[in-house]
Amino acid sequence: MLDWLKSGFSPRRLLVPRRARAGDAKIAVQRVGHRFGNEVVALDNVSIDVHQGEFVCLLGPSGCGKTTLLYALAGHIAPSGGRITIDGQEVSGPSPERMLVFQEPALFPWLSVKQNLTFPLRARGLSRAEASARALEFIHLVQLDGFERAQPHELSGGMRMRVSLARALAMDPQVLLMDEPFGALDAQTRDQMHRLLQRIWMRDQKTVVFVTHNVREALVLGDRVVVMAARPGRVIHDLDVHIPRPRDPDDDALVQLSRRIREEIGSVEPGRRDPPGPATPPPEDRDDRESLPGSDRLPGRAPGAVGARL
Ligand SMILES: Nc1ncnc2c1ncn2[C@@H]1O[C@H](COP(=O)(O)OP(=O)(O)OP(=O)(O)O)[C@@H](O)[C@H]1O
Repeated sequence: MLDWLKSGFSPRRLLVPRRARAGDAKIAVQRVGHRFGNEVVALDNVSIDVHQGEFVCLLGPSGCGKTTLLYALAGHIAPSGGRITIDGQEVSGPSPERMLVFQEPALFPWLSVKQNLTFPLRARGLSRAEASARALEFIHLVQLDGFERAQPHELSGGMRMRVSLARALAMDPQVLLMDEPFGALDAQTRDQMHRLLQRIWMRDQKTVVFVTHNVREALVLGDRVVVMAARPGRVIHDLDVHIPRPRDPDDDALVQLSRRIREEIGSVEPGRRDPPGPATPPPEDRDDRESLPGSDRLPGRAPGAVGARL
């Protein structure tokens, strides 16, 4: 337990230990473990319930198994142990009901913005007119009106991410799985994406599982923050966030909470790295002070790249 939640720290009621919810969970992760080969225990006995419409942030340092868990939810990884169900059905492979959004928006470079949205909609059986109308609706939702005919290379990183988000949302998945989607964006664009995603989530109340190692991002977006630790990857805290929405990342209480979480988790995190080698200065617009210790995710780094250093 985070001790200061029980102490006199004033914003403590904004972050409370998870209270059990009535009703069946939409996503039930039950005692899930996963090994890569004989050496790496990526997940150890992880159990989490996610209810319909919850926005859950999986927060933890690099290598704690966030991405492994997300891919298991997506059905891209079959866990070595335990069980994952969605609406009571065991996850046994990928499904269009579970859309993954990555840090690098995987857009078709030869298609326009609108075609990037209509292509998968047509593949799902929508008529040309239906796909077109739906694409335009979601392009509007992510505020890209006027860019329908633009190609991905003509867009900024933030705009490409908005296309990727629109494409995922247009498919109307039951669950949105997001793997550090804003990790490669500059701070200002990331704040814009946070506002946009909050607005969309407040409108649609999709069930979202969002992976991040950025504490402030987790507090800005999450209804709930599940904190994980590494070696082996496991859940160490499950917290409900009661900060009213829309949330301001510069809100005093949020900033204080963020600092307290970083301090506390930094002091207990057994996966914390030994002193790093020569540091590569982060780009000025990335505030790495918001991240947990050991979080050295770089844009585009593939999951698993940490293993070699364990
Ligand atoms: N394909 C793989 N083969 C071997 N080991 C892997 C593989 N993928 C992940 N791992 C290892 O499993 C552990 C968990 O990795 P994972 O990518 O899930 O962590 P993470 O918390 O998402 O980290 P990051 O924030 O850096 O992406 C790490 O030790 C990682 O090196």
